[in-house]
Amino acid sequence: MTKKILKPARLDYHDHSFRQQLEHLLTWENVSDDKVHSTVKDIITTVRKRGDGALLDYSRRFDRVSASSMKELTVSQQQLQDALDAIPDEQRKALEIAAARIRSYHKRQVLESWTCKERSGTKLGQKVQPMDRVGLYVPGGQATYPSSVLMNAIPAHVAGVEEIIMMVPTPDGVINDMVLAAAALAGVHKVFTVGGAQAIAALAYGTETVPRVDKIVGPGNIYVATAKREVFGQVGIDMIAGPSEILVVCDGLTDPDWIAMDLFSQAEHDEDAQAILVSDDLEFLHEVDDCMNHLVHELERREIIKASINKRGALIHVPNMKAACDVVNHIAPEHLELSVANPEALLPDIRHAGAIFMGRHTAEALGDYCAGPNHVLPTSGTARFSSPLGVYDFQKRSSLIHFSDKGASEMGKVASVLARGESLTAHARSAEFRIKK
Ligand SMILES: NC(=O)c1ccc[n+]([C@@H]2O[C@H](COP(=O)([O-])OP(=O)(O)OC[C@H]3O[C@@H](n4cnc5c(N)ncnc54)[C@H](O)[C@@H]3O)[C@@H](O)[C@H]2O)c1
Ligand SMILES: N[C@H](CO)Cc1c[nH]c[nH+]1
Ligand SMILES: [Zn+2]
Repeated sequence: MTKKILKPARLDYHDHSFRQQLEHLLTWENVSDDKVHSTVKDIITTVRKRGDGALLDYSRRFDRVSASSMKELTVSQQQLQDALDAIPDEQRKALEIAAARIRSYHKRQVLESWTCKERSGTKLGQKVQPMDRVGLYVPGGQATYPSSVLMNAIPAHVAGVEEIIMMVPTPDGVINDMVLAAAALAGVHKVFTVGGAQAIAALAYGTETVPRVDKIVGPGNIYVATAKREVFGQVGIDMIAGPSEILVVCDGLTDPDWIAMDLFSQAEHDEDAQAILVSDDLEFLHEVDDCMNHLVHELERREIIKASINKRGALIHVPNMKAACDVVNHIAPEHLELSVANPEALLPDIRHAGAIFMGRHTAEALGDYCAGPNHVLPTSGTARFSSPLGVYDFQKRSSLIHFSDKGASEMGKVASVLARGESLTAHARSAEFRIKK
């Protein structure tokens, strides 16, 4: 009998304090406490003041990288290409297949400019353009993420962004070849091996070496997420993509080992990651609990899984699938697996989820790498108002307005009345000048 080291919370939909218990389980925001805020604020202020010098100091302190100049934290195009040539064929092929699928999915997202003409000859429209320069954050503290390079860079490339700058930490100075190879494949223009809040500050404000960008995208830990929130306004950001989450809804008929491993697939990312199973079959919840406690011993990252499951994991019993959907919508998870016989039937009731994985064979892990849709997704309930990272995040829109003399005369009268109603006389007179006598 192996030792039971995982103790996910047990919740019951009918319990009178169910909502309270659920809220307690979901409070990652509380982890983003005042201490993290003040650390991040300090880092941002210091990077603004001291530029490259601060990046070198923080890399030494947080990532144990002792570089004496930014040149050592800059990866050349040649190094990217060398890494692509150096990785084993099997890895290169897998990266190429994933990249092709991600590119083909994202090409469907491109927003096009449009114009329309009114009877007066007035033309209205929307001009869609790519951003000039964007910053991609690729996490690298506890794991390396070549897949995140593809997920961030390919949509930017498809949008037509002119300059794509990537920041990635290299703890202990260890550079992952697959990360660099992915950057080469995805067409990243500049790579700096800097991570954390200091990387976000450098992208937002620029340093002697790191150019200031227009928008920062990509996931990261609590320091990265807090820094992105802090610099928003100075630059655009995509969303707050924090610790990974998975919510599985299962009817009790999927192999419990599969479900246990699906939960682990996200729990292994981070001690703050969240894995939750919802089922209307109480016996099945017990079975998955047993499988988890059995399988966890086989995994290298069992300590991270243990922390994540014991702190934030849960097995939730619901009376039926309607209640399961209610729980899903309340949580608004990053990833939702509908491990049921007929996932299509549940879809109309699902309102909030970053990505929805349908059917027993659709492991969330496939979406992390090669299904095609983006794996940078809103976390912490922000799927209520945010969407997956996409080409649209790298495009911006300008309105086009071209009045004919007839149209200007007609609308001048309307504008004049509204402007005078606001007591803005210059507005009114500007419009009235165009009214035909
Ligand atoms: N939502 C998504 O799409 C997605 C995708 C991949 C990964 N993730 C998540 O991204 C996160 C990656 O986190 P990570 O830690 O592995 O890498 P990371 O790159 O986000 O963070 C590493 C950096 O954190 C900084 N840091 C660490 N401890 C610090 C401290 N005490 N004070 C100040 N700064 C400190 C360091 O500068 C370090 O470079 C995980 O939570 C993972 O679940 C999310
Ligand atoms: N599950 C992560 C997003 O939350 C993405 C990822 C990258 N590699 C493996 N998983
Ligand atoms: Zn993952």
